[in-house]
Amino acid sequence: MKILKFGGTSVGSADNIRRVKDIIQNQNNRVVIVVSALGGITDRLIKAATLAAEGDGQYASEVKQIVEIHQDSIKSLFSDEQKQQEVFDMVAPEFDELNSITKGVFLIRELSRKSLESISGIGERLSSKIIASFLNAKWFDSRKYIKTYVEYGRSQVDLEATNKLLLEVVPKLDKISLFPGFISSNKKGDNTTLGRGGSDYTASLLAASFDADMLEIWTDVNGFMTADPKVISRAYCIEHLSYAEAMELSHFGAKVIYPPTILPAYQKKIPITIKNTFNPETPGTLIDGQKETPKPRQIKGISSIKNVSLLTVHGMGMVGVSGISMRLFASLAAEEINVILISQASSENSISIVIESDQSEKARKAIEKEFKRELDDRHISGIVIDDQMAVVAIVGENMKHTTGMSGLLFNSVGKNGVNVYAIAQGASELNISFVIKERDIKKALNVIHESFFLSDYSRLNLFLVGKGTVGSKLLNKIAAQSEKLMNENRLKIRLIGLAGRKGMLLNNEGMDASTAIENLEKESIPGTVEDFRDRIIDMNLANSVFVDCSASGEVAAIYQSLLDANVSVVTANKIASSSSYSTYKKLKDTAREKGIRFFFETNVGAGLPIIAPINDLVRSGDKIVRLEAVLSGTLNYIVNTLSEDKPLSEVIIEAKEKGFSEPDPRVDLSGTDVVRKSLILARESGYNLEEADVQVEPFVPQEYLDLPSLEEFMRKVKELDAPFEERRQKALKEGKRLRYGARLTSEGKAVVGLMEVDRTHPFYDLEGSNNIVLIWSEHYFEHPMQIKGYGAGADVTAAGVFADIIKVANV
Ligand SMILES: NC(=O)C1=CN([C@@H]2O[C@H](COP(=O)(O)OP(=O)(O)OC[C@H]3O[C@@H](n4cnc5c(N)ncnc54)[C@H](O)[C@@H]3O)[C@@H](O)[C@H]2O)C=CC1
Ligand SMILES: N[C@@H](CC=O)C(=O)O
Repeated sequence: MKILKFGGTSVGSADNIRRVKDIIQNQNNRVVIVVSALGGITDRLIKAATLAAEGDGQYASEVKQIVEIHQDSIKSLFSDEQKQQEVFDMVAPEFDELNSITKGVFLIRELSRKSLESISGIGERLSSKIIASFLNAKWFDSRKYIKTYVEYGRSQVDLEATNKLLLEVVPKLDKISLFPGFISSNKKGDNTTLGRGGSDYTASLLAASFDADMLEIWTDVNGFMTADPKVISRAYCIEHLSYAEAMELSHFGAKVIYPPTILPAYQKKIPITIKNTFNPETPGTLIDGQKETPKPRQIKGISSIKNVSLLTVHGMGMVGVSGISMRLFASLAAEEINVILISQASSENSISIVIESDQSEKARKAIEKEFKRELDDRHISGIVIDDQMAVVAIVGENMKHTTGMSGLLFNSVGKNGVNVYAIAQGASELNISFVIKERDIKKALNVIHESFFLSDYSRLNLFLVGKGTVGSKLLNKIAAQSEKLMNENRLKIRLIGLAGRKGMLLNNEGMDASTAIENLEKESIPGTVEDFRDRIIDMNLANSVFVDCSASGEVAAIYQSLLDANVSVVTANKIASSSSYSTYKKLKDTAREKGIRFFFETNVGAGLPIIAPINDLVRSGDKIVRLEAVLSGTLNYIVNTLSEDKPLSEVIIEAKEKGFSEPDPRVDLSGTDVVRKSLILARESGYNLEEADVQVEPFVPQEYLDLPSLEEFMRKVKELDAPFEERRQKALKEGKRLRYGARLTSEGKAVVGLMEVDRTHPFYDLEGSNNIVLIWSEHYFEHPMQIKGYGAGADVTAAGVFADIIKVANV
């Protein structure tokens, strides 16, 4: 025999009830059906009762609508008029009772527990009669068999009496029998109910007493999901759970099954299957006591509860005093306050509990009353309530004796800046629960889900500033490479935000990188770069990466607050890392302490790997003693391209057009760009260098750089065409070439300027816009390590930025 329970949505309309009929007709064995009220009816009944008690005449129209909903269902399900009338007559007593009790409540303006239980159970009485007629099932009144008593203000099932009465029903069961869920009665025969969701419990009680082979809970989801699918779009259905796992998951917010349902089925070893009425072919979730082969994942699901408060009682006077916990929990129980989680440090200095938020003030008062003396004597120093909190729990029987579970859990949430306020883990190791701020719930669920279930791919959420030469190329690369990265590296890169000077575009679900610039121009939200930062922090997405492809100091100024908020930073912009040493150090330290990334490989040599090898040398214990380099793609291009026919003023424009120079080429021509790069190289090599430690000779004389505008500079710079050609010719005659070089010495000083090198020098053959870096260290002392190649250009730089982004994901 099978017990099938159909919830409110499954019987929410005539069409849905027809689906139920199809499901029943496909059953081979005897079935016992349990139904909830038609979808939404119980809430409406409670609303009608409450309005009546408040003396609001609207209750009558609520009742009228409830009656009409059922009348419409009857009309829609039964085409035969005579049959229709028969069913109307059958439910008439329920309609009469509903009218008379609500009227009584309205007249005396009082809603007793007894009246409320009677009214709220009418929905199941109505639905069960209608559906039993439609299915030609034998109808049983659950109130006769399921008996309750009151304990701690709640109805409890009298299991012994219920089982005895239900056993007497067994011989009377038909091929198809039907019971209303949720309703019961007490010893005196008064109507009672089993609590919201109680229809599942009815079904489980029947399954246990009838010794059913299977209990099927038919609902509107495919089964237990690995996490709330409204939060985690990639959550998937769990095929198998043990009874204990199902109990834990349903307790912690997965509203698939009413938690008390599991116990009767578990005690009789009756398997439970969760099935979807709207997708009956899917296997659903099987809950039973069988061992799984092959060995399942350690974690089966993640669940969460919102709208809770964390209440902490603390004080030195609690240490070593017995009976404190007993008094605390007794005072809460007396006020019918349900404690969701308990955490106490072994120092006994504080006890933290989680309760529903709407009970927090009641809890405070109860505790203040119970511990008045201790509070007056300052043995208890305070009761602190943190509102807007959430509890997240990971559940799985195979966590037992598996090391590293909490490590992985707290590492993944911690790296994403989610603060954990309290932790609870039972010795059964079935569940690790922890308390966080409610606003962090989405982020926490995402990172945990990714860490435990979907390690088959990682996800990065990108926020890009700058859509110029480098930024636009980067977007092209993201668009072109996304599919490959997903297939080959299991990395999904989602562009969530793009900002330009005038505004920003944001999309929580990610946007198409190939059309993002176009869309930004069409539909940007106005805002500054600080507004963009605030939106990023507010969105609070896991694995967020801020990418800076601007050349702006304003943008560099927001890195610290982003890193503080656990957002990794990847930047082509050199301003932050070449500003004061303390700024640079703080940014690096923050990233390290928070376990996130601050990458800026393209700051020196564009796409060339220079910073990473230097980091490797330093980390492996080597000491860098000297650096010599050509670090400007623009200036190297200029000195290599200058000729009789190509004067300086023309080549400057060419370098800009080719994407080598800074947005303002004077940053290159002044030597500033090389100074910035030298500072970064020196700092990464272990030297605490400030800008004042760099001696710089600008590429063009200072008086030209001091001109008030770029236009004026470009006009005047023509005056330098002849002197530069002269200098080039002179060097050529001596068998030399011009190079703009940088040198760092072991004394921690740097020199940047124009030099002439002969053919024996490693800089001599440096072509086009190439860069070269020579590194002398304790290990590379005779022959320096040499890194050489394209040192500027949009493509190589965008590729370098992209490589840094991928490195953030650690794939
Ligand atoms: N071109 C190259 O070879 C290399 C460039 N870089 C760096 O890449 C960065 C970008 O260079 P390009 O793409 O050539 O510059 P670009 O001028 O073409 O693009 C910069 C973009 O940033 C935007 N922007 C500037 N200030 C902004 C602000 N406050 N808020 C929002 N957006 C802002 C601009 O509107 C522009 O779209 C620079 O920092 C440069 O030093 C680094 C290595 C090599
Ligand atoms: N303007 C820079 C570009 C890279 O940082 C250069 O010319 O090298």
